[in-house]
Amino acid sequence: MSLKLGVPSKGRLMDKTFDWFEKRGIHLSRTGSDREYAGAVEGIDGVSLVLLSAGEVPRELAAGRIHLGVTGTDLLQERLPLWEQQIDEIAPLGFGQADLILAVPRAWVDVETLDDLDAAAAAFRAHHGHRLRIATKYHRLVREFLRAGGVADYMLVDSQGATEGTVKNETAEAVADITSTGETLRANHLKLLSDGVILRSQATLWRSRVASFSASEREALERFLDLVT
Ligand SMILES: Nc1ncnc2c1ncn2[C@@H]1O[C@H](COP(=O)(O)OP(=O)(O)OP(=O)(O)O)[C@@H](O)[C@H]1O
Ligand SMILES: O=P(O)(O)OC[C@H]1O[C@H](OP(=O)(O)OP(=O)(O)O)[C@H](O)[C@@H]1O
Repeated sequence: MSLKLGVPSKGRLMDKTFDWFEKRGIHLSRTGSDREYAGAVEGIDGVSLVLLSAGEVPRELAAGRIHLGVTGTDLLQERLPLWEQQIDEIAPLGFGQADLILAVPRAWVDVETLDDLDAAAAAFRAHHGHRLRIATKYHRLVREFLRAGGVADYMLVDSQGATEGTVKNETAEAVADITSTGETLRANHLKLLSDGVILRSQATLWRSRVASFSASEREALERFLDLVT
């Protein structure tokens, strides 16, 4: 069997991951038709490519179905509560940098910090009869962050995309999402709280601590680590 390397199957994360490995002598490519999720590895023996969603890489690493994988720190920490027990970080890749942040409407001039948000949330509940809604797909990380920050009077609403639009659509009062340039926040009249950075993320190469390695896979891993670290 070969060492299995899981890489995002599309978009900027796939392209930049392919470039990163190319610079280290490992040529990754998609094979077959545009729509077929098949891949090839050249420049190193005994390694095979598994193309999958960035969001599924953590689960596959934790299940030991792939030995190595590339995905963002945000997705890994959100999906795997005790990730350090299951996964080792091999190398940050220097792209896919984005911050998971908490943002509120720019018009909320009295809300600049988590303490302000806590006060606003209590007032919001008293006034509206339901808790302030925060839209996000990062439920676990946001809950942990708000617990540590002493904010209690809120509820999370799930948003799997276009999260910044939920405030305008009146399905949430605040959002917790990834930002890179800040353009999307600005365009949607939202502002970051001054102490509202939940996590700084970037694309990272990870190794499963759970996967079993045959003798030939272990040799392939050594060759792989020589090239990439
Ligand atoms: N604007 C951005 N700039 C840089 N990195 C970003 C940006 N938006 C998202 N990312 C990062 O890209 C990675 C993939 O995010 P994305 O939301 O596309 O994943 P996904 O939706 O789970 O993947 P898929 O669409 O394949 O299911 C995450 O680690 C995220 O932090
Ligand atoms: O700060 P910016 O540079 O504007 O980038 C932030 C946006 O990028 C990501 O969205 P993506 O384009 O991946 O779409 P999605 O929200 O539908 O996942 C993220 O969810 C933000 O919406």
